Amino acid sequence: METATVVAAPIPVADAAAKALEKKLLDLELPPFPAPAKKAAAAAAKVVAAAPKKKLAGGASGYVLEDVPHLTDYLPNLPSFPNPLQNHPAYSVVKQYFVNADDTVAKKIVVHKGSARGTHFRRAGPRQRVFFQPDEVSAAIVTCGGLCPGLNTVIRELVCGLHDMYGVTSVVGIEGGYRGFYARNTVELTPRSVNGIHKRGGTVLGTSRGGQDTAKIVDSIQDRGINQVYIIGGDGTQKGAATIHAEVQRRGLKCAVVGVPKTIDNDIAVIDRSFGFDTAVEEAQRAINAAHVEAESAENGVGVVKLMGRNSGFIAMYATLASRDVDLCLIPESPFYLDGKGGLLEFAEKRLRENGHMVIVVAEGAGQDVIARSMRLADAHDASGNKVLLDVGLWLCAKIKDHFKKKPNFPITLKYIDPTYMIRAVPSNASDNVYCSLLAHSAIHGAMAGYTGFTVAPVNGRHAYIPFYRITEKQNKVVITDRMWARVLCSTNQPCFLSTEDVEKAGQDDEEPIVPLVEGENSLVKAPPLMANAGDGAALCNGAA
Ligand SMILES: Nc1ncnc2c1ncn2[C@@H]1O[C@H](COP(=O)(O)OP(=O)(O)O)[C@@H](O)[C@H]1O
Ligand SMILES: O=P(O)(O)OC[C@H]1O[C@](O)(COP(=O)(O)O)[C@@H](O)[C@@H]1O
Ligand SMILES: [Mg+2]
Repeated sequence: METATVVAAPIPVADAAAKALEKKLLDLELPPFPAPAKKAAAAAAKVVAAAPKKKLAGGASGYVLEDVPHLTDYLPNLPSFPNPLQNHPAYSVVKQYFVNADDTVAKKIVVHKGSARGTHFRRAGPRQRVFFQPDEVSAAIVTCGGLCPGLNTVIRELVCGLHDMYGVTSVVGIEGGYRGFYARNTVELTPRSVNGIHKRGGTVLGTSRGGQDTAKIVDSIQDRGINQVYIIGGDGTQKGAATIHAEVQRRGLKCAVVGVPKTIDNDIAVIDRSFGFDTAVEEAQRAINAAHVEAESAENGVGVVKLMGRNSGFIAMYATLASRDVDLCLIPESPFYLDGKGGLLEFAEKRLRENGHMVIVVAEGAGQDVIARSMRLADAHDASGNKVLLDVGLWLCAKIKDHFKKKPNFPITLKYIDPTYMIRAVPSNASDNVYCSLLAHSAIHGAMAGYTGFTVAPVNGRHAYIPFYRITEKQNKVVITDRMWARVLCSTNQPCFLSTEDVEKAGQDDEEPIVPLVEGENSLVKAPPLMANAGDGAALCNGAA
């Protein structure tokens, strides 16, 4: 197995942050870096029955590798073989096709002269030695959770990549999500059977929520002799994959468990963006365009578009920025209110008086607290445990109509467009297709090289193997105290609705330390308020790009 090593940085870093990190590593009693083989083997012998531990290794200048498990962690005597890719005519001409054993990818790309080198992940890609022979591999693919453009492209490329790059011919599909492992027969997948599926939306394997029974799933994996499992799904799915991996390891099975992150909401932490997101934003433009045309053509026309985004408003945010026709963008991360000074209804009236029309984009998870309060409804949950959302689109339309009904001299025409399922049921666009294909290849290389218990994804533009716990510990959300949200507020010129307390609360989740800016030079605090009516938090919303 590869041992990660650190190339010592030529930076004489000894600042507080680096020291703190180094102390943290010492406190954790990590193995020296690189870990000596005999210590690793001894540790591996013990791990068989235990739950997988975090694999952290430290290096110079505050460097930390958050490594992923490897089959040899608990099966130390596994044989390895030369990677068959070295004889592949397509790849043999590439100068350095195999990734360097020591390559890692930095989690944080913006650094300062004295900052610690920080967290790194193992770089994805083909290794010189593999731990599976082609005719030994029995792979399974499953898709779980909601639909997302690109699912079929990933399935296709997993099948074709295994076949074309490594000569693997035994690949099955698990139908209908996690429960398909124990409730359904498998379906054989061949390059011929998956040919052309990338041009279709949805997933040819079917998907579901709920039904994650780890013991039954691993029984099925064991009974069927599956030794590579590719699990495509969102945050819930990756949590399920982590428990499957833990059980596989506990039973000492030679089976690589690989997560491929799927989320139309882009709510998976650490990774750059998820596949299908680009397609969804593009598709959302069509709905926003329609809303704009309708609104512009009527007297005091209001177009309301509801977009997906359960807890994270990325689709709404990017669709708004891309469109430039949007007057108001509402996302789950940013609370809003309807009535009174600085409220949504006052803003709508003002915008209609100025422009004669307006477009509102609302993410489905926005304003859930306000709606629940006004309707006094109890929480409901779906089969996976996700909160069932109240329909913010219909609610908002009703509130706007009610408000203007009370103003007989101010008639409005409101059109509501709900393209939620349309934006996720379409096939992936060209850029997502390329993304999905490369992602599938990285997943295959990792499994063939014996890595397991990881999610594969781009981090700062490079594919990396990320341990499950990193992906599942928190959701990716729009940081409303960050520049990107400020850009939206600046482009729509909408009120930010936030009180000082809201901003402080939002800032608590920030990963980046706030560096005070020089007042008078680049300070934004002194800038004039963005909106005359923006209430309490107005001055805090001036962080334009
Ligand atoms: N905390 C969890 N632990 C184990 N399995 C989970 C967990 N949360 C969700 N799952 C399972 O993962 C699958 C998909 O989850 P879901 O939340 O519906 O979609 P997504 O993975 O896209 O977020 C379901 O089968 C669900 O039972
Ligand atoms: O109707 P369904 O299938 O529950 O899907 C709705 C949900 O699916 C999503 O697209 C995201 O689902 P996932 O977590 O499965 O990726 C949300 O935006 C939305 O709330
Ligand atoms: Mg989810």
